[in-house]
Amino acid sequence: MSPTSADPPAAATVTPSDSTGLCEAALEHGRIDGGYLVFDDGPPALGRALQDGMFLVDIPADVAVATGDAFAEHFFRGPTSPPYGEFRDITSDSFGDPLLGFHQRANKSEQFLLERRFWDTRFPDEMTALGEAMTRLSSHIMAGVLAYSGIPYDRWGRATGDCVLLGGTYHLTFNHYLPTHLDLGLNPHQDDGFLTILRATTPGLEIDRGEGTWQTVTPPPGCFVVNFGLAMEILTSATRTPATAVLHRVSGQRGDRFSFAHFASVTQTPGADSGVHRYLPATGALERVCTAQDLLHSDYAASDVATGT
Ligand SMILES: O=C(O)CCC(=O)C(=O)O
Ligand SMILES: [Fe+2]
Repeated sequence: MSPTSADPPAAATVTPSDSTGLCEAALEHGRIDGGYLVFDDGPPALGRALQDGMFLVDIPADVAVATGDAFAEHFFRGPTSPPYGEFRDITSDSFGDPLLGFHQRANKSEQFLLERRFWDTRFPDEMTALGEAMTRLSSHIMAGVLAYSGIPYDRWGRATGDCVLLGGTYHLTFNHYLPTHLDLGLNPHQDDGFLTILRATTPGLEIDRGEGTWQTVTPPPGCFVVNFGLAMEILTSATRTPATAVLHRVSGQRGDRFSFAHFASVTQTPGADSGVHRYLPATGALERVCTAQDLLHSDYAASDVATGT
């Protein structure tokens, strides 16, 4: 999970705040067919997607995306706005985790974040179903990446803290960006997990294409944006097709903007962090690099939810 804005890493060059005039990123476009991640342009398109750190994927029929859109447009409105407005009053206090629940970020955005272990009890059924369908989608995408990266099937569980096997840690996050005079709605950051599946129908998402060049990402309505996080970058870093944990941000908004995302990470329930590993193709070994918590609190992915900055 990497729900929030981090301070820009020192090495990153940020273009002027007014992002009009940026080019639209040309991204690969895949879909799930019979449980497999496929690309019209053939398997090398996945190699390019890994390098880009981001690609588009068709929204599968079992993902009720309209339910997520409705939640994203209502969770912040308060209890007088059923059926989802009451989620504004559900804060981190009731979870024992400062990141979860409703948060406001310095008058520029509002967020609701919920980990999978609470979906059953806190979400209405249709929202739990949405989360589970997105978890299955994340598993299909991750399986495609692991196979393409040459990681043997018998290593998949350990390599991903069971994430590819539906046994990782998953979060759903919902964002409401307010109209603001501020430069950025969400500061440049890398997500910390393996991959993020993002629904964003309003323009505003931008990615770093290297050397200080930012490009806009405006997915067609039938597509999710998938981006790779630090755990995937580390896992694949010694393979022939390393993934990029792409730096991304959201521009300052003139009107309301809504988005939602599903984060897939290694198991990191309290007291059980299965660790982040690097696959070493020469020996077939998995080298333990750090914990998932280390990534969450790294300079690049650090969350500012708790401080509201
Ligand atoms: O709202 C968006 O388009 C991006 C959100 C994001 O990057 C995140 O929640 O990590
Ligand atoms: Fe992100």
